[in-house]
Amino acid sequence: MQVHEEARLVAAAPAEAPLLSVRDLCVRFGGITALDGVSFDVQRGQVAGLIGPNGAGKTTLFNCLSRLYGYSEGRIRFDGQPLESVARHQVAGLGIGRTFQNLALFGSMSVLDNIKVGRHARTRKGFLANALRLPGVAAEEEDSSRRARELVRFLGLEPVADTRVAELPFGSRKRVELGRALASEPRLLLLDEPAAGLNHEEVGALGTLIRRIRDQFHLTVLLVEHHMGLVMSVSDHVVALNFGRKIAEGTPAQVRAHPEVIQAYLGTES
Ligand SMILES: Nc1ncnc2c1ncn2[C@@H]1O[C@H](COP(=O)(O)OP(=O)(O)OP(=O)(O)O)[C@@H](O)[C@H]1O
Repeated sequence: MQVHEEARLVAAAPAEAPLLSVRDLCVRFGGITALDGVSFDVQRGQVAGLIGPNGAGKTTLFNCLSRLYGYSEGRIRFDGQPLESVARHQVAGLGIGRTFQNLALFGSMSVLDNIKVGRHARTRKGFLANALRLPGVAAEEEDSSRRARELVRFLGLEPVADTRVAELPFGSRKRVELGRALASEPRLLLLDEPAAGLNHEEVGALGTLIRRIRDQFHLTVLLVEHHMGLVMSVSDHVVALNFGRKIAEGTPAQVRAHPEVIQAYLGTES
């Protein structure tokens, strides 16, 4: 290989491999193609937004990343590791945390206990060790409580730490879910429509919070969101889907101005 060609290849190589790499992903449900050859990368430390009209395939993609859905074609690599080799119950331990479109909290449990549930991916002692109170269990439990309390404070939930989640207003419950996802110490945080159901003020605060989370916990965020104002203000990179295909990606400004994106949203609220 000629020296100048080598130099060109080195210059073209990214400084660091992407944290998440999705290639040619296809998912079919009977006759419906929910994802049709979707490829994109999420770089480390990015807030990446995934947008698209209803039925575009966003949640399906999230479900593939959480291993809730299998895929017929394509591959996903997380930090270089093929996700296909990871069982569903190992996803959180690998470093992928998520929140759900419809909150998945334990209403009768306190805020603190809900957040502590998220720690299980980081605890090493099994059910038997816990039942028998073997050495190390108490220390691990203490560590989980301390970390959960730190998150409660970080999320401004201290005044309601011991309140049952069912008694909280919707916006606070969404924060609890965020806390539970953060408790697993993810390297990639998947947020499924975090702004849904929030009022204008809460959405503004959420944008600031997402960036604070990224900076403070040094993680990468992939966000599915219909609230265009939030996605465009908080994301470094945006991927747009429509009918299961990627129609655009780039900076928020590039995606917002893309003709296919404008066409996809024509007549829908944006
Ligand atoms: N479990 C399933 N079984 C059958 N079809 C499904 C299933 N999940 C999704 N689909 C279909 O796949 C397509 C993509 O749906 P998906 O929920 O991923 O879209 P979305 O972009 O998340 O939409 P929304 O913004 O409304 O949540 C839709 O046509 C949907 O009906």
